[in-house]
Amino acid sequence: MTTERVSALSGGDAPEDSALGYYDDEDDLDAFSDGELGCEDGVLGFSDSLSGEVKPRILLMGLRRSGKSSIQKVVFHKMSPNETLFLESTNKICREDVSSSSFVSFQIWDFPGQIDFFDPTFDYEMIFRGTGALIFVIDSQDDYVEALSRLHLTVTRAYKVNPDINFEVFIHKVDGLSDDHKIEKQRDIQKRASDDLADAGLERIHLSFYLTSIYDHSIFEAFSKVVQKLIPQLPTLENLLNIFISNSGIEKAFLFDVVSKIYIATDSSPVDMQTYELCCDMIDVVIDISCIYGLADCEAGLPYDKESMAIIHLNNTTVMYLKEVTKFLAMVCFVRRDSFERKDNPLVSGGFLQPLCLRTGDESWWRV
Ligand SMILES: Nc1nc2c(ncn2[C@@H]2O[C@H](COP(=O)(O)OP(=O)(O)OP(=O)(O)O)[C@@H](O)[C@H]2O)c(=O)[nH]1
Repeated sequence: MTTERVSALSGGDAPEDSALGYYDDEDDLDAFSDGELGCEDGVLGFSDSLSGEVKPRILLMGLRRSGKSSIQKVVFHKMSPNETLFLESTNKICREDVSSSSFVSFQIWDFPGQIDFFDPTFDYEMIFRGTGALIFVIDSQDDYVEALSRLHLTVTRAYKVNPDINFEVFIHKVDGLSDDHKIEKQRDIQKRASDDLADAGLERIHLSFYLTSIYDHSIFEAFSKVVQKLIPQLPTLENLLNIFISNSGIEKAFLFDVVSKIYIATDSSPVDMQTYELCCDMIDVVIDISCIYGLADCEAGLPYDKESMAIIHLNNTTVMYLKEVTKFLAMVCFVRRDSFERKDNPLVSGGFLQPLCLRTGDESWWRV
């Protein structure tokens, strides 16, 4: 893989990002410099008041040591997986705001392992009422019988309070398993969980399953899918990306949140893990190089901006193209080299100097 260019090319008259209502607060950008997300961490007691809060809530639940806090730290705090070995057990609900863009704006609540639904000070009704997704983490390297009964109890309680919750099951720590073993575990866990629901007459509750590990990109991909389900504009975004690729000779396009490397939308062609990993690597390269070379001496902590873009030629005739869309979003595309070099390709024929603009249904503009 050769990095051709990571450079500053500013764009013509395209409308400003704010048209889509993205956060304009400069402070948010400190996220890049300190490795944090500009989030506000908080520890809640079970009975803390939550009035006035509007962001969708993602709950991380599961038995002790299943990996909940590690997932949150790796995905949203850039903690290296090895460092999670030293995380202390969570003994209160930890709440964190993730507000890197208007599409990726939610709260994550990390629960202590054993929450007691019968504890009168634990107002689970209030918690589930405002929840968009409940992620239940099961340690695949451990015996999961107890985890499955906890999953059943949690899901049935939550469903009673709020049937609109998306139930997401992370079969976690699969890094220790062979491919065959992974599939076998998934099948077994899926079957037992569905049987438990069927026995309780609750077949209508849908559980989605993901094989995850913090030691590879699977945790980012799974989180991407969880987050995408909470984005009301997703069908519009997918549609726009479909139109975009069909008019530009691009094979695959992703819209990424560069801070978390969650992809918030892609066109309707299938996503394979390798493609996703390449996108994450490219974002890392762009941010790393921008940190070193992209800032003037006097500037501090803004390694990603309107001028961020990069082209990487892979050694298999594919070209990767990254371009800033908003302060926190990047378009990452895969295009064949011959299409990329065609004179009429919008990415080439003045595309850098006169950015391609897409008009969205709500009359706002995207500059690509
Ligand atoms: N092999 C492997 N270990 C993991 C993975 N994710 C987390 N771990 C390890 O699992 C252990 C427990 O992780 P935590 O994140 O503290 O688990 P938790 O669910 O938050 O635990 P509580 O706070 O006690 O509820 C740590 O030693 C992590 O390093 C993974 O994907 N693979």
